[in-house]
Amino acid sequence: MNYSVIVLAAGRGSRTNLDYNKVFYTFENGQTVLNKSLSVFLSDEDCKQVVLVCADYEKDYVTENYLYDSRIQVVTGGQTRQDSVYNGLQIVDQDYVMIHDGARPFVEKKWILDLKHSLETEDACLLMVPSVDTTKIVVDGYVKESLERKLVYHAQTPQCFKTDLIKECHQLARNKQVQATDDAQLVEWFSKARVKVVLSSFTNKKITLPEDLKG
Ligand SMILES: Nc1ccn([C@@H]2O[C@H](COP(=O)(O)OP(=O)(O)OP(=O)(O)O)[C@@H](O)[C@H]2O)c(=O)n1
Ligand SMILES: C[C@](O)(CO)[C@H](O)COP(=O)(O)O
Repeated sequence: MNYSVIVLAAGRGSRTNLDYNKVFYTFENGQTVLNKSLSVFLSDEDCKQVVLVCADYEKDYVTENYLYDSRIQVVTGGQTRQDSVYNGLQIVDQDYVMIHDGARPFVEKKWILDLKHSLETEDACLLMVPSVDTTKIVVDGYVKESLERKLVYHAQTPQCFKTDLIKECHQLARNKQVQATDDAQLVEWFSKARVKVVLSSFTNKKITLPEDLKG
């Protein structure tokens, strides 16, 4: 199953408290977070296009350091994650697209295979992991209600879609000026397509806080 991947690197990484974008943080083996996030896709011959979305002020740096595979194309991101995905989608040239946080470097090949397998029968799928904690809705500092734990899952990336479907959902979100915190949510809001869950693990964490960089 051929696909394009959009790898998002246009955030600021402010919550990691580094004085630079966390996707350029270098692990002990010399690879950056972004190198590692890209590598699983670059090692897959079904991945025909890599749309690397970066901030305008980092575009020269990214062009100099990350165009090490002919499939990689650089696109300027936007104000929000959703804007960055929208910009990336404009040049996607395959019928299926995976959308991945550049800040999620621990994604594994086995999950990419599972996602591709799902796309053979589904229009949308994403990696998720069941909650191990009890989660509650909190309003103004007080618990409103508890959620039934076995129904609660954590959304990760990659999130994968038929390209036409996710482009249409992103366009509708832009027209209506609404923001979601992931791409699958836009399919929930603007389409009747079902979003298939592909199980992963908490090891596929997003680098968000300083402690996430400790290994
Ligand atoms: N305008 C934005 C905002 C985020 N992202 C990307 O979306 C992913 C997930 O976002 P998040 O973890 O929130 O990254 P940052 O926005 O960089 O972090 P922070 O909110 O701490 O500043 C990251 O790979 C980030 O680079 C992006 O491409 N464009
Ligand atoms: C898309 C995502 O990684 C799924 O967990 C997450 O929602 C991104 O959120 P952030 O606020 O941009 O970190």
